[in-house]
Amino acid sequence: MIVVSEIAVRYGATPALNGVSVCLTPGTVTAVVGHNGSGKSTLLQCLAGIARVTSGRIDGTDGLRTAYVPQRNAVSEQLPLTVGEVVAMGAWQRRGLWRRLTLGDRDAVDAALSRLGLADLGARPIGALSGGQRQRALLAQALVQRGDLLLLDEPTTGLDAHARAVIGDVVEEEAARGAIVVTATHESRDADRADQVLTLSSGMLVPSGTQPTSTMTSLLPSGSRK
Ligand SMILES: Nc1ncnc2c1ncn2[C@@H]1O[C@H](COP(=O)(O)OP(=O)(O)OP(=O)(O)O)[C@@H](O)[C@H]1O
Repeated sequence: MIVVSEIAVRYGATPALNGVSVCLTPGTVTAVVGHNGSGKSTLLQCLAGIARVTSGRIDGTDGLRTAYVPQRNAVSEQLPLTVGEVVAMGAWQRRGLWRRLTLGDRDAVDAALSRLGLADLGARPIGALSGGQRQRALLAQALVQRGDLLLLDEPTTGLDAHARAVIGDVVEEEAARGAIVVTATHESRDADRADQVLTLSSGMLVPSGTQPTSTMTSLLPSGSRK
């Protein structure tokens, strides 16, 4: 279990998170919701170890394999790689950069492409995909990582209903195999499918039906998939 205790993050004078505490349990999906600038991406980046916590602590992430999918617009369209190559990069963390992919890795890449409806697009340059297809390719890459912690920043934004449903299913399947899944979202439908919903406002957690607070909220999920 990951335990986030009273973390705060500041970017210079800008507070991005303030006094956020939460427990994240293996086998569950946590949705992080909130307006633009409320701190969702920052929370995911703290969990990924990319953003530095100014105060507070995060316990339970040591030794976890983390797969992080940033927001779509954070990804370069200029990468000179095919979709299959981008998805195969998910195996690097386990395999190392210079080791050849095993047959098992290739199977995992093919399986991830099919799960995300990209089986026919593996040979296409990543820059030649639509935004929604590219987003699914990055999720496929994360699946190949078989992370213990899967962090998805707005994975369904701008996608059509079918793609959203596919991603919702994949997210639940990843939790069902025991991963901790955290997804930042503006989509209430995604939040409805989560075991736990964290609402952020100006960097603070909002317990449902009350004002923003910096105290510990409800932190165990209402339902576990395990
Ligand atoms: N690298 C940065 N440098 C300075 N300020 C930043 C940086 N990243 C985020 N911030 C600020 O921190 C706050 C939280 O931003 P964050 O990106 O975490 O919000 P968000 O909820 O993910 O927003 P969105 O829904 O627009 O993606 C905002 O005030 C933002 O301007």
